[in-house]
Amino acid sequence: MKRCLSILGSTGSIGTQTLDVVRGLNLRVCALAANSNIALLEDQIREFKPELVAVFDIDAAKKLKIAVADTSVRVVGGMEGLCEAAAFSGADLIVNAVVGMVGLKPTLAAIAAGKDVALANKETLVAGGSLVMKAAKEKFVRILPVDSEHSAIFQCLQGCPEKKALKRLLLTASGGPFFGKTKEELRDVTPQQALKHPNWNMGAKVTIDSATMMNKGLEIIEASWLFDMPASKISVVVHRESIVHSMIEYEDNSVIAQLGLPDMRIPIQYAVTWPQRFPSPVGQLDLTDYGKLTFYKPDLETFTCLAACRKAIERGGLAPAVANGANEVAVKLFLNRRISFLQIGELVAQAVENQPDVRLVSSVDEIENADTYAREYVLKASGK
Ligand SMILES: NC(=O)C1=CN([C@@H]2O[C@H](COP(=O)(O)OP(=O)(O)OC[C@H]3O[C@@H](n4cnc5c(N)ncnc54)[C@H](OP(=O)(O)O)[C@@H]3O)[C@@H](O)[C@H]2O)C=CC1
Ligand SMILES: CC(=O)[C@@H](O)[C@H](O)COP(=O)(O)O
Ligand SMILES: [Mn+2]
Repeated sequence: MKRCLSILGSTGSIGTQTLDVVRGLNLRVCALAANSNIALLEDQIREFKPELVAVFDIDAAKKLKIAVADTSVRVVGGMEGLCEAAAFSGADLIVNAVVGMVGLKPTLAAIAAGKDVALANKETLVAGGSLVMKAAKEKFVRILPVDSEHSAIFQCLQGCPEKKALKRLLLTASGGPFFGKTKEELRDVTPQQALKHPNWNMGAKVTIDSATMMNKGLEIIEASWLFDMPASKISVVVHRESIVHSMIEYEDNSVIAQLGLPDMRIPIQYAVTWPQRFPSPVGQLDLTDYGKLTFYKPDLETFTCLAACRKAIERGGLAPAVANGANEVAVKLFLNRRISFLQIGELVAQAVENQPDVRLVSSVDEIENADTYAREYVLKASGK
């Protein structure tokens, strides 16, 4: 019997590429979920015939129910519906590709149901890493990384017999569209300019995160939870071509890297089929097409989000949830042209600096409260 997937965020960049992988491997889809794009969900229902579809937006869920009344699919709505799709009994694997920390509760629901999770939704680990990793351990559930850097490290680690021989993780960063620019040059950049990623075609939020390098800050925190490494042992190296997806360094200074074309269908497929590998639709990497690969130190003075995320993980507790919540709302404000590009980093840093100091995280409510604090802080501090 072919494996059956439940795909949360099926209408997005990762979600649609996951469905491409499903087509290629001839897998089954038993549940889908999205926020409100019911036109695309309807197409997906007709093609993949899932048993359950969750739509976060309740009104959109009602409309979809009517539109697909001629099929046997069951349509559910809201966070409850999302969690039902995440815990769907017929699913062998849950792919969490929603954007934002709204993915936390569904991730915990999947784990509680004993389902392995292929995780693209990095905000889940940033905001709730301690709860997620603890729950996964207790339930013997695997969190399989989809994020390209984390998949690269996961792939490099397949041959690592001894964790204690591991010295450092090296996350590569493209540097985004504004690599080499000064703060002065970034003062008036527009969302349109920030949305032009040099190598990857992704959703708007993660693309802006790449431009501010908040993405790399979030990924340090994500890697720290996934691989149980302190942030002090996770370095960032700017690699403009996005061919080396990340590296690990051993005690003897030997470095292992994973390379490939910048196409998310490789890490998605690996998470879905691990520990097996199959042919993929992604082209072969020919290094002679590139000639040279370049590596630089990140500019921490200009891209202030990186330092803010390091500070947040050093503080621990709820600080990463605050950094994430502040960033989520700041990115929305920037995309709506209500704050400037540089304000994103300033507001994230201020929210982390001014947060109430909570060191231990024991519940989802605490994380949600920290998230709410961060969102309100940003709205107030930016006068919106
Ligand atoms: N795109 C990429 O290449 C990469 C993405 N990631 C991470 O993967 C995640 C998804 O990114 P990406 O695919 O680019 O994002 P997109 O914006 O392209 O897609 C987001 C998806 O999440 C759904 N969604 C949003 N809010 C909700 C909600 N409240 N309830 C249910 N579904 C919701 C959207 O539904 P709708 O369409 O209805 O709004 C859509 O399906 C992010 O965490 C990102 O950081 C990581 C590495 C690479
Ligand atoms: C494809 C992927 O994993 C993204 O997270 C990507 O890494 C973004 O590029 P940056 O390296 O510019 O943040
Ligand atoms: Mn990434």
